Amino acid sequence: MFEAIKSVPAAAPLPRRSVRTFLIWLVLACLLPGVIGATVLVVYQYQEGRAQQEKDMVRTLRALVQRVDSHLLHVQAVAQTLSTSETLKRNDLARFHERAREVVNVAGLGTHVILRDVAGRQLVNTTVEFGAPLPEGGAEDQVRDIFTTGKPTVSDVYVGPVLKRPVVTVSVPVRVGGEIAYALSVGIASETFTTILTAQRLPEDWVAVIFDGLGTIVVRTAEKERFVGSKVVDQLFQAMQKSPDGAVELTTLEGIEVVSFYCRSRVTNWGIAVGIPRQAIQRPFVQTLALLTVGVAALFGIGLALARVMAARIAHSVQALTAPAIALGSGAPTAVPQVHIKEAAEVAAAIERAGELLKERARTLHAQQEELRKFKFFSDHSTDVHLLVDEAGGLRYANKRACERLGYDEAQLLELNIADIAIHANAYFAEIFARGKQGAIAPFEDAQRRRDGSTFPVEITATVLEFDDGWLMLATCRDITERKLAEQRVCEAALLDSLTGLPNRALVANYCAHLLAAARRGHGQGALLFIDLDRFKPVNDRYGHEIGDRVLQEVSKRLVACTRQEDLVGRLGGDEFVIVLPYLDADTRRAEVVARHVIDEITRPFRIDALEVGISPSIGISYFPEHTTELDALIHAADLAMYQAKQSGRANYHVYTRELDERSGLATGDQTRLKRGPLDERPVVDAQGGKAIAFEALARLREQRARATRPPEHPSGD
Ligand SMILES: Nc1nc2c(ncn2[C@@H]2O[C@H](COP(=O)(O)OP(=O)(O)OP(=O)(O)O)[C@@H](O)[C@H]2O)c(=O)[nH]1
Repeated sequence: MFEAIKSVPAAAPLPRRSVRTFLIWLVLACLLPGVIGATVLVVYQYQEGRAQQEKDMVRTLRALVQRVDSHLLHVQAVAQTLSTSETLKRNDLARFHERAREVVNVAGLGTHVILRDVAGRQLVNTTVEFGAPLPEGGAEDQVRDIFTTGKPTVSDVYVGPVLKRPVVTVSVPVRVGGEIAYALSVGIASETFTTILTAQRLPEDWVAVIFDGLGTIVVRTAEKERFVGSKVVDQLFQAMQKSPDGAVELTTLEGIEVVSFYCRSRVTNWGIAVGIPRQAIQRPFVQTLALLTVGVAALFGIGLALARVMAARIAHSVQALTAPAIALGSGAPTAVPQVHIKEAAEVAAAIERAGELLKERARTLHAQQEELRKFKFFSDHSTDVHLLVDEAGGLRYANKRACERLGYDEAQLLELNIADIAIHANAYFAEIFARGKQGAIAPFEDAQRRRDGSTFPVEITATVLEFDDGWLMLATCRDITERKLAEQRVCEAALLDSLTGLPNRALVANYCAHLLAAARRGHGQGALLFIDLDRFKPVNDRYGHEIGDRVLQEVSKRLVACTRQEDLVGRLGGDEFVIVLPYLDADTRRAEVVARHVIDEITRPFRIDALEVGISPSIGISYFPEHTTELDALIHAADLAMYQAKQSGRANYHVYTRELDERSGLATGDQTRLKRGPLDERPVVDAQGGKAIAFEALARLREQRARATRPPEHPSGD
């Protein structure tokens, strides 16, 4: 109920997304790994396919190269067979011409046979009739190699002057008598190798080519008329120099971008290459990717549609709780709708429960407010000050009486600390607060300061209680000014004579106790004057008790006038007074001077209204520590001396001597001893009025040479 409402700094708003957005993210999150995985798989398969394709192609090309090699070797074998012909040994060139034609035609391996001498001159050419003029020149290098090395050679492709089409020749030496006599060449039409390629039934858009060791194209599946006899693409030729088989990406002579697989013969150094258009290779990959993309798009579409439907359901379920939640805040009961989502249903149940709790809390709050209202009512109508104080001493509540008593309005009071109003709070508050947490605190007293600076005493009853916002001390402060005054009056009554206002016997005894204690230690000496009025009884009898009282009051004033500041004038009771003179170290005669002065003053007539009353005192003097350092004995001694003064005719003083002890005794009679014996009197004070309404006294018979004894705490005598 005393909570301070603290303002909480607003937190930065969180970025908010709709349920649909979250679900779309979810769909993406689910699809993305699949898409990435599928893409990686497709790429991997593509690369694997490429590698496998390369292997297959190289294997196929090796087989083709072997077939080309075997064809060339077969032609070479035929040429070598012809070279051993008897007709050549006999130099029967006509018969050799005939025989060579038969072999070439029968075997179907070549197109023609040419026989050359060491000068490269053609001696036989089966493409023309024997004896007809023969073409001149050509194949000089080949002939030279034959005659130099004696080894078979394969020529580059060339267009023969007779056949007028691209051919290749396989040449072998012809030995006659151990010497190389001729070079025999068997021509092979390039079409012969075409069948090797076409047998593979390669796709039409592929480009296959067979080329010789110098890179000259022997056969080509596409545009052969245009490119047979030309050099292959440089990239292919260079790749073949590095590796006998493999693949290289290049642009064909007609400008098609292909991946070219190649293989080179280690026997003839011829090569075969098959160029597959890059598009053809990438097509399956692109198709798969396209299929994948379509699939992903379809899945994403389905996912989006599902997300939309689910988001709508969730949003509907959540938004259905908005109105009940707002109603919850306003306190108006609202039915919580049925929802499809389990979690939303739980929130709905929580809202319902919160509603019940709020109702319960409202009831409790109402009850607390009612209690608070009653508390404030009673507190404000209390005669006591009620304060609620926190542990730091801050005032948290003050009732109306507090405002009235302390002179502040409520707002001002609540700005103060307990130390601002409780004078000694700094000394005790923390300790009392801590003690209050452990248990009850006994009522204690302090004084409180008003706004105007004035103070008044209070009795504080405090209880420390634990509230929601910490420990608080409920302090009930009762104004005890009246009680304190009464106590003061009682105290004064106990120490001052009510008629004259002079110190009474108790205060005299208290004062003397200090002086006598100092005297016992050898510090200071003094005197006690015991003053008894002479024949005072007749004054009472003649003028009445009231006049007697006023005479006693006037006597008191004159006694005070006869003394100094440090002297003490007291009334022992009745018409008996004492004057205590301390510090007589340097002037012991002063007691008698004072005694004489007192006699002179008291003897002067007293004017009471129209009356003139004459009276005199008798004074006994005793010295301390000279005579005694015991109070009773000191008074007793002065009393004896005073008695002696009376005996001597009154209006006189007498100093105590030891002989007085011996002269006093029971012989004087009990009546006299009782009369003269010191009375231990105590006033009986009205606690309400603070005035003495009676005296109780202890009377003792004074024994011969005996010391007076102290009265008991509660005398029973009158
Ligand atoms: N007016 C008045 N009289 C008192 C008071 N207390 C005691 N007395 C009276 O004072 C008188 C004291 O008389 P005493 O001392 O016994 O006798 P005295 O008449 O003084 O005679 P001596 O002392 O022998 O000279 C008594 O009559 C008491 O009643 C008092 O407070 N007021």
